[in-house]
Amino acid sequence: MTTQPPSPGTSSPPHKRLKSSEATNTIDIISTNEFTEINEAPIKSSFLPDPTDIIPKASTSSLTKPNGEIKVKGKKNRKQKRNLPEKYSAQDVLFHDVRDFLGTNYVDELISKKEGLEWEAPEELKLYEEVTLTVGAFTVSGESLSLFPGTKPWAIITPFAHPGDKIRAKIHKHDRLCSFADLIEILEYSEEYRGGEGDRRKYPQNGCKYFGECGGCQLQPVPYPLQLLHKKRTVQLAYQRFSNLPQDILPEIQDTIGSPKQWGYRTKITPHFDAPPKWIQKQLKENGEEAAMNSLANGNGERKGWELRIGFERKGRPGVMDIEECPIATPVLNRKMTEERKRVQETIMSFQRGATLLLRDSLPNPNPIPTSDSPFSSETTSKVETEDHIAITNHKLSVYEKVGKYIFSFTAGSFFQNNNSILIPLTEYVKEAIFPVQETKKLKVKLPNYLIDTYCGSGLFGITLNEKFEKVAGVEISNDSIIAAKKNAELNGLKDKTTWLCGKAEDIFGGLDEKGFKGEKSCVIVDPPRKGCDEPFLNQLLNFKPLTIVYVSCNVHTQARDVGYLINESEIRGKEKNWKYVVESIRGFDLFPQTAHVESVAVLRLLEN
Ligand SMILES: C[S@@+](CC[C@H](N)C(=O)[O-])C[C@H]1O[C@@H](n2cnc3c(N)ncnc32)[C@H](O)[C@@H]1O
Repeated sequence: MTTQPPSPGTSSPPHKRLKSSEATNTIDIISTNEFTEINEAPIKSSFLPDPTDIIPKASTSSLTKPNGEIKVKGKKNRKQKRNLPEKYSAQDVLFHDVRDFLGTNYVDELISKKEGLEWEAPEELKLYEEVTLTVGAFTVSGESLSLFPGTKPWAIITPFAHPGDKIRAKIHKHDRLCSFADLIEILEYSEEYRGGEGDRRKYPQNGCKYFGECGGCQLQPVPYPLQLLHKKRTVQLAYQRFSNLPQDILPEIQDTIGSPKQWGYRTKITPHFDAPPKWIQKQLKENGEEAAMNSLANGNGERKGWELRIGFERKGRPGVMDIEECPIATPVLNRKMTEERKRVQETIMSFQRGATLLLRDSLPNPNPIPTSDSPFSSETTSKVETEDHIAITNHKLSVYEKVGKYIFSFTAGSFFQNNNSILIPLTEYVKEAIFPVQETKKLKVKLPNYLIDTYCGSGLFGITLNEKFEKVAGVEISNDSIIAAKKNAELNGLKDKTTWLCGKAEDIFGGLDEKGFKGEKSCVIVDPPRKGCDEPFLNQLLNFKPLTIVYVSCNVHTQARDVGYLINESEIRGKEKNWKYVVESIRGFDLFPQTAHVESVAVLRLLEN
C-alpha cells in the first residue's frame, strides 16, 4: 500500500468539520483521515549497535535533578491501565522494540510469570521527575530508547534524541516495561547520527525550525544514508516479527531506494486550527468583533488571551502548534500556506469550530485538456516548470500530476501518493520486478499478460504499467477515486484497454473470469490502506492463483503479516498439486524523507511443478 504518513506535523488532531455556514469561507477540510496513523513502528535500527552492546553504555545514566543531584521524590505512580496493544499497531511495534532492547529472554520470562511485574516501573523512577540518560537506540518510529539504570531493566522512550546523545528527560507516563519522557535538554550530542543536511546545529539555514516540537518529522538531523538504513532495518524487523515465516525462506531485504527529493517533496499538507474558545465567541456576540479580537490577544479580565495557532500537531502534547512553513512541503504549498494562514487569521471570528485546511500541489490545467480522442502527450501539451505549479485548496477541484509520460487527475480531497519525485522509480521498479530483465530464464518464471490493480486509487499502477500488458483491470472502494481512474485511462488513451470497478477489493475476483482475466496469465498488484488486507481478500487471491503478486504497502508490519499468510496458506493449498508462492524480493522505498515512515514492496512468485 502506499499511504500517507504524517502530514508534516501529523499524527493529526481529529479533523473537525465546518458547519455549512462556515463553508462560505471556502476553507476545505479533508474528508479522510489518511495521515493519522503515520507515526507508527518504532525500533532499534540496523545502524544501531546490538542491544547487548547498548546496555553497558546506557547504564552510565543516572536519575538526577537538573543540578545533577539524585532525585527520588515525586508523585505516587498512578495505576496503569493494562491494555495490551492491538496486534500490528504502532504500540505493538513499540513493544517489540522495547522487548528487543531489554532482551527478549528477560522480557518473555518476566511476562510468562503472569505477576504483572512488567507493568511496574522501578520504585525509584517517579513520574514527572527528570532523569539523565544516554540514548542506546532508535525505535522504529524514530524516537530514542534509553536504559534506566535502576533496580530492574526498564526502557525510557524520548522523542527527538538520537543514539549516543546524553539527554535530560522528564518522565510523563509509565507503561509496560518502559516509560515515556519529554526531552528537556541534550547535554551531549552524538556525532554519528547527526550532521545530516537538516541538522541545524551544523547548518543553521537548513532543516526546520520546528524540529523538536512538531510531530511530523523524526529524523531531520540524521544523514540521509543513515535514514535509509534505518528504514531498511524497519523492513527487516517487520518480517522477523510479524510474517510468521522462517527467516531462511525470506530473501535478503534489499537497500531502501531513496527519494530524489529529500526536501520540498510533499504535495499535500493539511494544517489545522482550533476555533476561538466559547468565551471569546460570547464576547463576539455580545460586544462585537473588535472586543472579541482584543480578547484574542490580551484576554479579558481574569481570562488570559487566546492564541490562534495554524499548523500541525505538537509532539507529545495536545493541540496544534503554529507553523509558518514546512520544508518538506513543495514550494508552492509553502507560498499558499502563507496566504491561507492570513485568510484564517482575518476571518477567525467566523469559525465556531476548528478546521483542517487542505493544500495540494498541482500542475496547471494541461493545455489543451486531453480527451480520449486526443490523449495526453508530453509533446503536444504545454510544458510546465516547477514554478508554474499551483496550489489547490478546494477538495472537490481537480489536481493534475504527471508520472513519466502519463498524466493523472483526481479530486484534491482524494488519495494520491504524496511524493511525486519518487513515483517514476517506484513504478519502474514494480515493472522490472514483474518482468525481470535478466533472471527470467534462471527463475523459469511465466510472465503475465494481464494486470489486476487492486486498491487502485486513481489508477497509478494500472496506468503506468499498462504497456507491458494486454489488458488491465482495477478495483477501488472510493467512488471518487474510481471515477478518476476511468478518467485517467481516457486522458492517457487507455479507455479500451482498461476496466475499472468500484467495490471492495475482493469483489473483483467474481467478475474476472468472464472478462477473460485468468489467474494463470495475470499479475495482481495489492496496495491496501495501512490496516492491510482482510482474509476474504487474501483467500480469493489465492483461489485466483495469479503468476505474480506485487504487494505495495505503507505499513510494512501488516504487509509482513499478509505476505506470511499468503506463503503459509499456499504451502497448504498447493501441497497436493505441487504449487506454492515464494517471496522473491522485498525492498523499502523512501516516500517520506526526514520521517521514520517507509513504503515497502514485496514480490511474490508462483512456483509450480
Ligand atoms: C494506499 S491507497 C493506494 C492507491 C493507489 N494504488 C495509488 O498508489 O495511488 C489504498 C487505496 O485503497 C482503497 N481501499 C481501501 N479499502 C479498500 C477495499 N476494501 N477495497 C478496495 N479498495 C479499498 C482506498 O480508497 C485507497 O484508494
